[in-house]
Amino acid sequence: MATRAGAGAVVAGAAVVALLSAALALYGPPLDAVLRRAFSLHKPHSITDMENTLQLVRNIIPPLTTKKHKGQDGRIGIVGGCQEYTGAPYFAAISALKVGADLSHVFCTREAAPVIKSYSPELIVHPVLDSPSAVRDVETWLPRLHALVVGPGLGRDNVLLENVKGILEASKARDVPIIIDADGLWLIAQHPALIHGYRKAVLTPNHGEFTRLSDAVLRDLVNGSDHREAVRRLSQALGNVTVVRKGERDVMSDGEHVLECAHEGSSRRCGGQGDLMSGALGVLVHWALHASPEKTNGSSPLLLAALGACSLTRQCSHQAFQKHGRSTTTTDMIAEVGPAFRRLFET
Ligand SMILES: NC(=O)C1=CN([C@@H]2O[C@H](COP(=O)(O)OP(=O)(O)OC[C@H]3O[C@@H](n4cnc5c(N)ncnc54)[C@H](OP(=O)(O)O)[C@@H]3O)[C@@H](O)[C@H]2O)[C@@H](O)CC1
Ligand SMILES: Nc1ncnc2c1ncn2[C@@H]1O[C@H](COP(=O)(O)OP(=O)(O)OP(=O)(O)O)[C@@H](O)[C@H]1O
Ligand SMILES: [Mg+2]
Repeated sequence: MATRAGAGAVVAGAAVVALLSAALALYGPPLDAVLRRAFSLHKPHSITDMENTLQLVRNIIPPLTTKKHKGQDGRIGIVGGCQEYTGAPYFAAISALKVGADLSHVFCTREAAPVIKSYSPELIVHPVLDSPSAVRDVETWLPRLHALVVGPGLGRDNVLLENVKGILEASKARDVPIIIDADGLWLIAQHPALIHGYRKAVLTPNHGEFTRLSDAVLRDLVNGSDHREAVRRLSQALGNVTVVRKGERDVMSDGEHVLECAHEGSSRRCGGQGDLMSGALGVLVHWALHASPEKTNGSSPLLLAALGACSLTRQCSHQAFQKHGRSTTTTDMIAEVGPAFRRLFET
């Protein structure tokens, strides 16, 4: 997949998308065939491939209508937020809202709660994560949640991690989609069985987290430079949970298919960009799993959601960097979520 060259290419790309979308709808091959052709292992990619696949992502986005009630477009829960880290769960939760979720809940420790609340009146904050009744407290909300993002700003305190184990088990029992990031991945590296084979799970490791997971789960080493094969193998070893390895290129796999996202982002590597991505992914996973089969046409909804979240995060980074350069922070990227979403998916 090639990188966009600039604003001109974006406009040209949008025109290509419009034409392709009409062509795909009328005469195109099954969407899954498009996906396989564009992103099958070891094939060169083109801007057209990228645009074809983004078109699949567009298909899962629910229409904005006056016929829906509050909550239908997404009630997302974030599990994280402790004494050290309050920014990460905030970034994930506000990003979910900015992408289009209706309600965003944060389940954090007692002392983190007032801090996170003070960042934004839009978030619903539950100070329960260090309570002896944490699992029951979160479980009460699970029937009302469409996806759970576990890990941003969670920290590695053993009491919290024990509670998160219980929350993961309760979420699986209720078939709630789970995105696992940051310290949630630390927990999975210690206890891979917690997520093994759960087909509604997406793991979003950065470079270090990916290495830690691979060391914990894979018996024999994969050639370190072959990211696509490494991600596919890790997904398989975890029972085909979807794995998204973030980096210069984002590589994602369900153990069978492999997609790559090299959409133009920026050279700014400030903390929090992964948190934005995980919150966005929470919403897109919900939308993808609720899209009718004709919309996804047999393609993996979780891979489409992952590609959408990666492209969106990188587009936010690109736009924010154009305005702020070296001083770009994640807050600047969050301000770009709306315009970036429109540019990628609604033009
Ligand atoms: N504002 C907030 O509240 C934020 C809070 N956050 C929260 O912080 C918690 C810990 O998360 P974390 O990502 O800092 O993780 P951790 O596993 O300790 O890794 C640290 C070490 O790994 C390495 N390393 C990392 N990436 C690498 C790469 N691409 N390529 C190569 N190396 C890489 C790197 O090693 P070094 O450069 O030091 O050698 C680094 O020191 C978690 O809860 C998270 O959500 C963040 O979300 C940010 C915003
Ligand atoms: N070298 C890179 N070039 C371009 N984009 C990158 C690069 N590395 C990461 N990204 C993008 O930044 C986003 C966050 O990835 P990153 O590896 O920074 O996550 P993280 O370390 O978990 O972030 P956080 O600080 O939120 O924990 C991803 O969507 C990815 O596409
Ligand atoms: Mg992270």
